[in-house]
Amino acid sequence: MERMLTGNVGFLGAGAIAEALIRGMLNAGVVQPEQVLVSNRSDRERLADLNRRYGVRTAGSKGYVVDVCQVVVLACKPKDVAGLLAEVGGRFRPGQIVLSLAAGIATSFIEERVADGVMVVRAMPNTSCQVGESATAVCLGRAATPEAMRLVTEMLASVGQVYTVPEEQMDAVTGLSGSGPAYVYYIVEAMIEAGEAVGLAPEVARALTLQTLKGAALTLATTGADPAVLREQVTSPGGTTAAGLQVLREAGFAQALISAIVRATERSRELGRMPAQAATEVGD
Ligand SMILES: NC(=O)C1=CN([C@@H]2O[C@H](COP(=O)(O)OP(=O)(O)OC[C@H]3O[C@@H](n4cnc5c(N)ncnc54)[C@H](O)[C@@H]3O)[C@@H](O)[C@H]2O)C=CC1
Ligand SMILES: O=C(O)[C@@H]1CCC=N1
Repeated sequence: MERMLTGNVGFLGAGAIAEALIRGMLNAGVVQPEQVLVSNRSDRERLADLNRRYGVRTAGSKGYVVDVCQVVVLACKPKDVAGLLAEVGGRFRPGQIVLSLAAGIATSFIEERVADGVMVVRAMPNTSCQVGESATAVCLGRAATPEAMRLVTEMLASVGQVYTVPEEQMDAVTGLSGSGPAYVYYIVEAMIEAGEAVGLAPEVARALTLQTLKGAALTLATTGADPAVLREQVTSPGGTTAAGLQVLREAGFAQALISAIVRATERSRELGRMPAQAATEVGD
């Protein structure tokens, strides 16, 4: 199919998720380095570093990024979106696409700060963009056309799987899959620590944990089997797994994970309800 993303893609915000997305899109070949323009609040060294490592262009002026890009990605923290749009929102033109990654920030919040006809698309990827395996959800703002959706999907599908959801579900997506890699890494950290505690060398504990994670994820994906069924296959009656799982049940592990995702979802809602107040709560 003919490529739709022929113009420049600009980033307002050059942090973790901007880098993951840039890296993934470049690896996939959906954009060329010279099509990517990156800006941030003030950290010039960070921009120089991205230029060195990926060959992308950098800009000191955010207004310039808005002026020359077909798609502008909002990749700053939710609390910074209002200030950023107060600065450059007036420079967006009808037909341009704003792709917002900011947790909790509604498309209407952005639409109120740019000209009518600017097409806002909200997405929640995760950092697995960098290896082409993001779980990404998107929803469209009111001016966004099917054409805009196709273009954004071309970008996001190059870095993982894309699912369209109603906007009211974006906070839940954020709590589950936006934050999700962190929960998995947290479990991996604990498994490696445990491996060492039971006598393995650190590098062996790490290698076995990673391969276990990869094998389990691939088994889930390729068999399509219910995770509970796969868990039962591991659990020999009276065996080691049953003993381990019993400890997890007694510790309330599943409930803790559920509570974490519920709380992260709520936090996404909070960030969207009060971007200004969130600034004083979170700090920088
Ligand atoms: N890190 C993640 O896994 C994910 C993050 N997100 C969202 O992406 C956004 C960025 O998150 P991270 O990359 O983790 O944050 P980060 O703290 O690593 O990066 C934030 C970037 O925004 C820049 N920035 C702040 N104010 C600015 C302004 N006024 N103008 C231009 N740039 C400005 C900072 O200089 C920095 O480069 C957040 O809204 C977050 O909700 C979405 C999905 C996943
Ligand atoms: O922690 C955060 O707020 C962002 C949104 C999803 C992942 N990271």
